[in-house]
Amino acid sequence: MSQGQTLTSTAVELHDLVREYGSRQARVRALDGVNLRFDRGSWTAVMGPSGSGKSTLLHTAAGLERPTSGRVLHGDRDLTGATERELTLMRRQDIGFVFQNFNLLGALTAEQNVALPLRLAGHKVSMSDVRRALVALGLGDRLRHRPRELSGGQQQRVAIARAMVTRPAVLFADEPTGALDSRAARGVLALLRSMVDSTRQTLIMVTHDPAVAASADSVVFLSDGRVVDRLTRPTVHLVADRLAALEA
Ligand SMILES: Nc1ncnc2c1ncn2[C@@H]1O[C@H](COP(=O)(O)OP(=O)(O)OP(=O)(O)O)[C@@H](O)[C@H]1O
Repeated sequence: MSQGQTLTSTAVELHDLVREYGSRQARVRALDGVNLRFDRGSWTAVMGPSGSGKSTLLHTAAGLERPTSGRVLHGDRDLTGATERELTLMRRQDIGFVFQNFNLLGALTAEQNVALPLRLAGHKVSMSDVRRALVALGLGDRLRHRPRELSGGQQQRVAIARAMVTRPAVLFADEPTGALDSRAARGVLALLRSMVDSTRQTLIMVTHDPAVAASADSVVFLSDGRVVDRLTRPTVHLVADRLAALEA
Protein backbone atom coordinates (compact mmCIF):
# COMPACT_ATOMS: atom_id res chain seq x y z
CA MET A 1 0.00 0.00 0.00
CA SER A 2 1.37 3.44 -0.91
CA GLN A 3 1.83 6.16 1.67
CA GLY A 4 -1.07 8.09 0.09
CA GLN A 5 -3.45 5.18 0.48
CA THR A 6 -2.34 4.65 4.05
CA LEU A 7 -3.01 8.26 4.93
CA THR A 8 -6.55 8.23 3.58
CA SER A 9 -7.56 4.75 4.68
CA THR A 10 -10.79 4.14 6.51
CA ALA A 11 -10.56 2.96 10.12
CA VAL A 12 -14.20 2.06 10.77
CA GLU A 13 -17.23 1.69 8.49
CA LEU A 14 -20.82 1.17 9.53
CA HIS A 15 -23.23 -0.14 6.89
CA ASP A 16 -27.00 -0.01 7.39
CA LEU A 17 -26.51 -0.58 11.08
CA VAL A 18 -29.65 -1.52 13.01
CA ARG A 19 -29.77 -2.33 16.72
CA GLU A 20 -33.04 -3.26 18.38
CA TYR A 21 -33.67 -4.01 22.02
CA GLY A 22 -36.53 -5.81 23.70
CA SER A 23 -39.15 -8.23 22.52
CA ARG A 24 -42.00 -7.67 20.10
CA GLN A 25 -44.35 -5.55 22.25
CA ALA A 26 -41.59 -3.43 23.82
CA ARG A 27 -39.18 -3.26 20.90
CA VAL A 28 -36.92 -0.20 20.73
CA ARG A 29 -34.97 0.55 17.56
CA ALA A 30 -31.92 2.30 19.07
CA LEU A 31 -30.09 2.43 15.71
CA ASP A 32 -32.17 2.68 12.58
CA GLY A 33 -29.97 2.23 9.50
CA VAL A 34 -26.76 4.11 10.28
CA ASN A 35 -24.14 4.51 7.55
CA LEU A 36 -20.89 6.17 8.60
CA ARG A 37 -17.19 6.13 7.71
CA PHE A 38 -14.42 7.18 10.06
CA ASP A 39 -11.01 7.89 8.52
CA ARG A 40 -7.79 6.84 10.16
CA GLY A 41 -6.34 9.67 12.21
CA SER A 42 -9.67 11.47 12.53
CA TRP A 43 -11.62 12.60 15.58
CA THR A 44 -15.40 12.45 15.41
CA ALA A 45 -17.85 13.63 18.05
CA VAL A 46 -21.26 11.95 18.20
CA MET A 47 -24.06 14.15 19.54
CA GLY A 48 -27.82 14.07 19.81
CA PRO A 49 -30.67 14.22 22.30
CA SER A 50 -30.87 11.76 25.19
CA GLY A 51 -31.96 8.34 23.92
CA SER A 52 -30.98 9.08 20.30
CA GLY A 53 -28.65 6.05 20.16
CA LYS A 54 -25.19 7.52 20.83
CA SER A 55 -24.00 4.93 23.37
CA THR A 56 -25.54 2.13 21.32
CA LEU A 57 -23.65 3.38 18.27
CA LEU A 58 -20.37 3.35 20.20
CA HIS A 59 -20.93 -0.09 21.74
CA THR A 60 -21.95 -1.64 18.43
CA ALA A 61 -19.13 -0.03 16.44
CA ALA A 62 -16.62 -1.23 19.06
CA GLY A 63 -17.85 -4.83 18.93
CA LEU A 64 -19.16 -4.75 22.51
CA GLU A 65 -22.67 -5.40 21.22
CA ARG A 66 -23.84 -7.25 18.11
CA PRO A 67 -26.01 -5.34 15.64
CA THR A 68 -29.46 -6.70 14.83
CA SER A 69 -28.53 -6.22 11.16
CA GLY A 70 -25.97 -4.35 9.10
CA ARG A 71 -22.20 -4.51 9.18
CA VAL A 72 -19.31 -3.12 11.19
CA LEU A 73 -15.90 -3.06 9.49
CA HIS A 74 -12.58 -2.18 11.12
CA GLY A 75 -10.19 -1.75 8.20
CA ASP A 76 -10.81 -4.89 6.14
CA ARG A 77 -12.03 -6.91 9.12
CA ASP A 78 -15.74 -7.56 9.42
CA LEU A 79 -16.77 -7.63 13.09
CA THR A 80 -20.26 -8.78 12.22
CA GLY A 81 -19.20 -12.32 11.36
CA ALA A 82 -16.46 -12.58 13.98
CA THR A 83 -16.59 -15.20 16.72
CA GLU A 84 -16.63 -14.10 20.38
CA ARG A 85 -12.99 -15.09 20.65
CA GLU A 86 -11.99 -13.03 17.60
CA LEU A 87 -13.95 -10.06 18.95
CA THR A 88 -12.24 -10.37 22.33
CA LEU A 89 -8.80 -10.42 20.71
CA MET A 90 -9.63 -7.39 18.58
CA ARG A 91 -10.93 -5.49 21.58
CA ARG A 92 -7.72 -6.25 23.44
CA GLN A 93 -5.35 -5.42 20.62
CA ASP A 94 -6.89 -2.74 18.44
CA ILE A 95 -9.76 -1.11 20.29
CA GLY A 96 -9.82 1.14 23.35
CA PHE A 97 -13.00 2.06 25.19
CA VAL A 98 -13.64 4.72 27.83
CA PHE A 99 -16.96 3.85 29.47
CA GLN A 100 -19.45 6.40 30.73
CA ASN A 101 -19.27 4.82 34.21
CA PHE A 102 -15.47 4.23 33.94
CA ASN A 103 -15.66 0.42 34.66
CA LEU A 104 -12.53 0.45 36.84
CA LEU A 105 -11.82 -2.61 39.00
CA GLY A 106 -12.32 -1.60 42.62
CA ALA A 107 -9.74 -4.01 44.05
CA LEU A 108 -6.92 -2.68 41.82
CA THR A 109 -4.84 0.48 42.21
CA ALA A 110 -4.80 3.14 39.50
CA GLU A 111 -1.60 1.72 38.02
CA GLN A 112 -2.88 -1.86 38.19
CA ASN A 113 -6.07 -0.79 36.42
CA VAL A 114 -4.05 0.88 33.67
CA ALA A 115 -1.71 -2.12 33.35
CA LEU A 116 -4.62 -4.56 33.04
CA PRO A 117 -5.31 -4.31 29.29
CA LEU A 118 -1.59 -4.78 28.58
CA ARG A 119 -1.56 -7.90 30.76
CA LEU A 120 -4.73 -9.24 29.12
CA ALA A 121 -3.24 -8.70 25.66
CA GLY A 122 -0.23 -10.74 26.77
CA HIS A 123 2.23 -7.84 26.52
CA LYS A 124 5.19 -7.53 28.81
CA VAL A 125 4.03 -4.71 31.04
CA SER A 126 6.32 -1.73 31.31
CA MET A 127 5.40 -0.01 34.57
CA SER A 128 7.19 3.11 33.34
CA ASP A 129 4.74 3.26 30.36
CA VAL A 130 1.86 2.81 32.77
CA ARG A 131 3.11 5.56 35.06
CA ARG A 132 3.83 7.87 32.11
CA ALA A 133 0.20 7.47 30.99
CA LEU A 134 -1.07 8.35 34.47
CA VAL A 135 1.36 11.27 34.86
CA ALA A 136 0.23 12.64 31.47
CA LEU A 137 -3.27 12.73 32.92
CA GLY A 138 -2.15 14.55 36.05
CA LEU A 139 -2.35 11.50 38.32
CA GLY A 140 1.33 11.10 39.21
CA ASP A 141 0.45 11.39 42.91
CA ARG A 142 -2.42 8.88 42.76
CA LEU A 143 -0.68 5.79 41.33
CA ARG A 144 -1.39 3.52 44.30
CA HIS A 145 -4.88 4.76 45.04
CA ARG A 146 -7.88 2.51 44.52
CA PRO A 147 -10.96 3.84 42.67
CA ARG A 148 -12.95 4.46 45.91
CA GLU A 149 -10.08 6.72 47.08
CA LEU A 150 -10.30 8.84 43.94
CA SER A 151 -12.72 11.57 42.90
CA GLY A 152 -15.04 11.00 39.94
CA GLY A 153 -12.82 13.13 37.72
CA GLN A 154 -9.69 11.24 38.81
CA GLN A 155 -11.40 7.91 38.14
CA GLN A 156 -12.35 9.15 34.69
CA ARG A 157 -8.74 10.05 33.98
CA VAL A 158 -7.58 6.58 35.10
CA ALA A 159 -10.13 5.12 32.65
CA ILE A 160 -8.71 7.32 29.87
CA ALA A 161 -5.12 6.31 30.70
CA ARG A 162 -6.19 2.64 30.65
CA ALA A 163 -7.80 3.03 27.23
CA MET A 164 -4.80 4.89 25.77
CA VAL A 165 -1.95 2.79 27.14
CA THR A 166 -2.31 0.04 24.55
CA ARG A 167 -2.25 2.69 21.77
CA PRO A 168 -5.40 1.28 20.14
CA ALA A 169 -5.99 1.89 16.44
CA VAL A 170 -9.46 3.10 17.37
CA LEU A 171 -10.44 4.67 20.67
CA PHE A 172 -14.13 4.91 21.57
CA ALA A 173 -14.97 7.26 24.41
CA ASP A 174 -18.41 7.78 25.97
CA GLU A 175 -18.49 11.27 27.53
CA PRO A 176 -14.73 11.17 28.33
CA THR A 177 -14.77 14.60 29.97
CA GLY A 178 -18.20 14.33 31.63
CA ALA A 179 -16.79 14.18 35.18
CA LEU A 180 -13.97 16.71 34.69
CA ASP A 181 -13.73 20.38 35.57
CA SER A 182 -12.91 22.67 32.66
CA ARG A 183 -9.15 22.75 33.33
CA ALA A 184 -8.85 18.94 33.52
CA ALA A 185 -11.11 18.64 30.47
CA ARG A 186 -8.79 20.94 28.47
CA GLY A 187 -5.81 18.75 29.45
CA VAL A 188 -7.59 15.57 28.35
CA LEU A 189 -8.74 17.13 25.05
CA ALA A 190 -5.16 18.25 24.29
CA LEU A 191 -3.90 14.74 24.99
CA LEU A 192 -6.56 13.22 22.73
CA ARG A 193 -5.70 15.72 19.98
CA SER A 194 -2.01 14.79 20.09
CA MET A 195 -2.95 11.08 20.03
CA VAL A 196 -4.97 11.61 16.85
CA ASP A 197 -2.44 13.89 15.15
CA SER A 198 0.87 12.30 16.10
CA THR A 199 0.05 8.59 15.91
CA ARG A 200 -2.97 8.72 13.59
CA GLN A 201 -5.17 6.84 15.98
CA THR A 202 -8.88 7.25 15.35
CA LEU A 203 -11.14 8.70 18.01
CA ILE A 204 -14.92 8.36 18.13
CA MET A 205 -16.38 10.19 21.10
CA VAL A 206 -19.85 10.81 22.49
CA THR A 207 -20.40 14.16 24.18
CA HIS A 208 -23.27 16.42 25.19
CA ASP A 209 -20.98 19.47 25.41
CA PRO A 210 -20.63 21.70 22.31
CA ALA A 211 -17.29 23.02 23.64
CA VAL A 212 -15.92 19.47 23.79
CA ALA A 213 -17.37 18.57 20.37
CA ALA A 214 -15.63 21.63 18.91
CA SER A 215 -12.29 19.93 19.62
CA ALA A 216 -13.15 17.19 17.11
CA ASP A 217 -12.59 17.26 13.34
CA SER A 218 -16.24 16.59 12.66
CA VAL A 219 -19.53 16.06 14.46
CA VAL A 220 -22.23 13.53 13.65
CA PHE A 221 -25.73 14.28 14.95
CA LEU A 222 -28.14 11.45 15.78
CA SER A 223 -31.87 11.62 16.33
CA ASP A 224 -34.09 8.57 16.89
CA GLY A 225 -31.27 6.24 15.87
CA ARG A 226 -30.54 7.97 12.56
CA VAL A 227 -27.77 10.26 11.36
CA VAL A 228 -29.57 13.54 10.72
CA ASP A 229 -26.68 15.99 10.33
CA ARG A 230 -22.89 16.29 9.98
CA LEU A 231 -20.56 19.17 10.61
CA THR A 232 -16.93 19.43 9.60
CA ARG A 233 -14.54 21.84 11.34
CA PRO A 234 -17.06 22.46 14.12
CA THR A 235 -17.15 25.57 16.28
CA VAL A 236 -18.91 25.82 19.64
CA HIS A 237 -21.60 28.09 18.17
CA LEU A 238 -22.28 25.95 15.10
CA VAL A 239 -22.55 22.82 17.24
CA ALA A 240 -24.80 24.49 19.82
CA ASP A 241 -27.09 25.81 17.06
CA ARG A 242 -27.47 22.42 15.36
CA LEU A 243 -28.07 20.72 18.69
CA ALA A 244 -30.69 23.27 19.72
CA ALA A 245 -32.47 22.70 16.41
CA LEU A 246 -32.53 18.94 17.07
CA GLU A 247 -33.74 19.28 20.64
CA ALA A 248 -36.41 21.86 19.80
N1 LIG B 1 -30.00 -2.63 27.05
C1 LIG B 1 -31.08 -1.99 26.60
N2 LIG B 1 -32.30 -2.55 26.66
C2 LIG B 1 -33.39 -1.90 26.19
N3 LIG B 1 -33.36 -0.67 25.62
C3 LIG B 1 -32.17 -0.08 25.54
C4 LIG B 1 -30.96 -0.68 26.03
N4 LIG B 1 -29.93 0.18 25.80
C5 LIG B 1 -30.47 1.26 25.23
N5 LIG B 1 -31.79 1.13 25.06
C6 LIG B 1 -32.71 2.10 24.44
O1 LIG B 1 -32.17 2.47 23.19
C7 LIG B 1 -32.33 3.87 22.95
C8 LIG B 1 -30.94 4.51 22.73
O2 LIG B 1 -30.20 4.44 23.95
P1 LIG B 1 -28.71 5.02 24.06
O3 LIG B 1 -28.25 4.72 25.44
O4 LIG B 1 -27.92 4.51 22.92
O5 LIG B 1 -28.99 6.58 23.87
P2 LIG B 1 -28.01 7.82 24.12
O6 LIG B 1 -28.20 8.73 22.97
O7 LIG B 1 -26.65 7.33 24.42
O8 LIG B 1 -28.68 8.45 25.42
P3 LIG B 1 -28.05 9.36 26.62
O9 LIG B 1 -27.59 10.64 26.00
O10 LIG B 1 -29.24 9.58 27.52
O11 LIG B 1 -26.96 8.56 27.27
C9 LIG B 1 -33.05 4.42 24.17
O12 LIG B 1 -34.42 4.52 23.86
C10 LIG B 1 -32.82 3.38 25.24
O13 LIG B 1 -33.90 3.33 26.15
